[in-house]
Order: sequence, then C-alpha cells, then structure tokens
Amino acid sequence: MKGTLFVVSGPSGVGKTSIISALMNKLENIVFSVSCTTRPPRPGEVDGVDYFFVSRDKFIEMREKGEFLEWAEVHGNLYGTPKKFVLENIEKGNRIILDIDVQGALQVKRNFDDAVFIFVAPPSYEVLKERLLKRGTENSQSMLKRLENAKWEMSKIVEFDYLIVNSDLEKSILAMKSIVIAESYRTRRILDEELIKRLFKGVSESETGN
Ligand SMILES: Nc1ncnc2c1ncn2[C@@H]1O[C@H](COP(=O)(O)OP(=O)(O)OP(=O)(O)O)[C@@H](O)[C@H]1O
Ligand SMILES: Nc1nc2c(ncn2[C@@H]2O[C@H](COP(=O)(O)O)[C@@H](O)[C@H]2O)c(=O)[nH]1
Repeated sequence: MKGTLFVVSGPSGVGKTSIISALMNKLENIVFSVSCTTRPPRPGEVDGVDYFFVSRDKFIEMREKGEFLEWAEVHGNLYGTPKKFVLENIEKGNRIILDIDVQGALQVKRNFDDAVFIFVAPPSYEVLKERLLKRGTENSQSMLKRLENAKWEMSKIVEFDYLIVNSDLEKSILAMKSIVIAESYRTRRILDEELIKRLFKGVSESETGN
C-alpha cells in the first residue's frame, strides 16, 4: 500500500509546529518532511531537524535541479520541500507530514490529488497577533509581514479538506490525530486485489453480484 501525504498549512504563528511535533510521538509510520529554507535559524533550531538551512545560491541551485516538490517565497525567504524524501516515503507506505505555506499547498494540490489538505486557523486575528508576539521570534517588520500575509492565506481555507481552529492545543492535536487515522480507513487507500480476495474467499461470484 502506498503512503499518504498530509499537507498542513495556516498563518504563521497559528500553532502548526506545536500540533505537528506533538502528533509525531503519538502515531506510527509517520514522518515529518524537513524543508529547506534561506531563513536564518532561530535560537534553538537545529539544522536537519527543524529545517535544512541553506544559502540563497544553494536553494536556487537545488530548485534548478528540480529537487523540490514545491517551493515558495514566504515572508521574504525561500522555502522548499525536498522531493526525494517525500517520494521515497510514499513508496514505503508511510504517512508524510508537510508543514508548508498556502502557496506551497496549492502547488502540491495540483500534482497530488490523493494528498490530504489540513488548514489550521486561529480563533481570531487578535489571538494570532498575541501568539506571534508571545513567541518572540520575529522583529516588528517580520511580524507585520506575517500578519499581513495571514489575510490572503485565510482567504484560501475553502481549498482545504479539513479545518482545525486551534483554540485549545490539546484538542487540536487530537483533531489532527483523528484526521490522520481516519484517512487510513479510506476504502480507496486500502482496498486492493489482495484484500478483495481475502474478504470474498469462499463466496461464489453469483453471491457477490459479479
Ligand atoms: N492552542 C494554543 N494556545 C495558545 N498558544 C498556542 C497554541 N498553539 C500554539 N501556541 C503557541 O503559539 C506560538 C506559535 O506556535 P507555532 O510556532 O507552533 O506556530 P506555527 O504555525 O508553526 O508558526 P510558523 O508558521 O511561523 O512556523 C508558540 O509560542 C506556541 O507555543
Ligand atoms: N511553501 C513552503 N512553505 C514552507 C516550507 N517550510 C515551511 N514553510 C512555511 O513557511 C512559513 C514560515 O515558517 P517559519 O518557520 O519561518 O516561521 C510557515 O507558514 C511554514 O509553514 C516549505 O518547504 N514550502
């Protein structure tokens, strides 16, 4: 069975990383796709764990070699999803989680019609501001840019399959976990020749209506 691609998007500071990192310890066969970025690391961020931190030249070289599944300029920096990692994990039958912006999500949507798209929204614009302020990672220019971009990102909610309004973190983690589990029960994902044979063993063709 092939793996499933989960694309998680939403405004900066809404809580995507918080939800995803908690989820990674709660499920099996789940991997996080570490993106490449030209953004400088924040204190505590580790290269290869949070992101692959690369120069703009290196990013452009990788982009030209076709190494990204999708890429976008987000809040003034370049971000991209390494293609090889995602494709390998789809082949292995894993669940792959992407934490990417809305522009990137819409690119993935054009190429992977089987992927699952989850939008994380803040309970209000005011709460989003508070969270970004409290996280304390952005200077005022970056804060303003992220809040301004949030308006366009929110306008694309309808493009997504699922919507989690992240008021209570624990409830949001549970919601994301429920979505990931429910997707693994979709008939189209699990019903193959082998399962059909097993399910209908001993049943004659006239009884199945075939
Ligand atoms: N439900 C919640 N209630 C209160 N605070 C929250 C909640 N979810 C996340 N936070 C806090 O909000 C801040 C932003 O969360 P986080 O870094 O996970 O956002 P993000 O969506 O990944 O942002 P970015 O897109 O910039 O990477 C963090 O300080 C986090 O602890
Ligand atoms: N299109 C892509 N967007 C990405 C990718 N990796 C992260 N992101 C998004 O960027 C913003 C900002 O992230 P931050 O870590 O600087 O706060 C956020 O919305 C991420 O989801 C990617 O590979 N492609």
